[in-house]
Amino acid sequence: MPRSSDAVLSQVLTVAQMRAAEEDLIAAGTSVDALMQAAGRGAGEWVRRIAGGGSVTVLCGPGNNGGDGWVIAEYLREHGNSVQVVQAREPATEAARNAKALYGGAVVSADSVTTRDVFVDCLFGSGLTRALPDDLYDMLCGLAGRHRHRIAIDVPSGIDSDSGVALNADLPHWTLTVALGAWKHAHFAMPACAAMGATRLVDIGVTAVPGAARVLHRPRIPAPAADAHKYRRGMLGLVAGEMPGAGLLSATAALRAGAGYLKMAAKLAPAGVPPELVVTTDVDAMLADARVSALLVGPGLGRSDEAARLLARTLHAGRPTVIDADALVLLRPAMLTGAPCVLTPHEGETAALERAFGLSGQGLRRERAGALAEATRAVVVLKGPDTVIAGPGGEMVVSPRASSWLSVAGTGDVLAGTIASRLATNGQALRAAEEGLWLHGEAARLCGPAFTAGELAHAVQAALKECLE
Ligand SMILES: NC(=O)C1=CN([C@@H]2O[C@H](COP(=O)(O)OP(=O)(O)OC[C@H]3O[C@@H](n4cnc5c(N)ncnc54)[C@H](O)[C@@H]3O)[C@@H](O)[C@H]2O)[C@@H](O)CC1
Ligand SMILES: [K+]
Repeated sequence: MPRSSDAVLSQVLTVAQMRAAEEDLIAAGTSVDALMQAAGRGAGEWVRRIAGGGSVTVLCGPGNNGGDGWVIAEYLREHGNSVQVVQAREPATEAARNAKALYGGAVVSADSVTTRDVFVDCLFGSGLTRALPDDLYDMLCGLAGRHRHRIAIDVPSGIDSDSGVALNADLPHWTLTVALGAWKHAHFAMPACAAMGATRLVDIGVTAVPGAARVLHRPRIPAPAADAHKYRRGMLGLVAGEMPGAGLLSATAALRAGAGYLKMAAKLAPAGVPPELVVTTDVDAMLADARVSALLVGPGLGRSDEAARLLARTLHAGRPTVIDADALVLLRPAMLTGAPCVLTPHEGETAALERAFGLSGQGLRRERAGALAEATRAVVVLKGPDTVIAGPGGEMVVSPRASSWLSVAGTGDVLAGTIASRLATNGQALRAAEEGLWLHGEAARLCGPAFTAGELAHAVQAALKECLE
């Protein structure tokens, strides 16, 4: 893989993977000191952009994160900023000691620091394994509170890098978090990601790590071919249940996410069906229609025995299918045929699926999504403020934080419709899940505050426009 490709810079690493990647670079001839210089100077440039000509305080801890801090401080000093270092602990690594020796500026006590412009947290990074002791916690929070802007280097102190769990209560909120070398899971996991402010990545030459997770990015979606035909563009069949109105939101989004033809099978046609949506009462005919390239089942399905039978019939058709909402609660292992499927559970539906598929439900969200994907052989989109996508082959995609205004009724129906539309178009479950999730997040961003699910569904079209090749 070419080193500079987007794929390398979008990988998300565990602490163990990051250490292995650094060891590869060192084995290839780079020194730890050179990596620290590259990381610290790259981060220093971000600090300079925030600080302008302003004053900066850098808090340095004992490990290599502290070492980065000494490099950042020297970089700022060289560039004319008023900079001072608070040394929380003596450097305990050789690289950190070397970085400190190269710093020619002021070192002050935490108590002496008055209000300044920018605080830089280099107390601990990815090496933190336990809660901050009281003296360091007080120092971190006290200093953070006395600065106008707060920048965390690599991982904010007090955060577990692999999980995003806060090891101390009431940690500071950051203006900016600068990841070094590669993204870490904490940058995308709650609660840590909510307090990180903007996030930026400094490239230090890390290469591709096999099996690494990656960040969801804007997909490239082709416009229909010159000779496109409505069926070949993707025909989506929506299986409506006891409350067919819920499926209308999915349909509204699906009509704007690229599929060429939408048909809804419902016992009773709901009110307010847009003229573009074809409604049939003959679900078996729709399921047997060879032109249907994907199905969506779940929104408004209900949880009755009849709904369970309808779900089983739908899955028996063996088409690529998005399974959402009530269908996730009714799903049983015997219903799956091996056709490409996308499951879109939130937390409660995930717990129901774990029970149905004999899983423990233990572990981090991404681990639970991975276990569910393996057990179902489906792509799992585990929804929440930190949505993750897991594929049956061990693929893992984490999503940057989306608008918190998405926490409104009906947005799940919109997501399912968007993914289903992409599945009808490209037939690939993982790709459809990624494209649909990105379009959904971008549609929310475009809507701004306090939108309705219907407005979100309409905005999917504007999001799609940004993806066209
Ligand atoms: N290794 C490398 O090649 C590079 C490392 N980099 C930096 O190095 C960081 C990781 O360095 P380290 O592994 O030294 O980790 P940290 O700098 O996070 O510090 C870990 C050290 O603190 C101790 N420690 C952990 N939790 C503690 C606690 N609660 N109270 C007191 N002491 C505690 C550990 O025993 C360890 O000695 C990254 O976050 C990044 O900032 C970058 O400079 C890029 C290059
Ligand atoms: K830090």
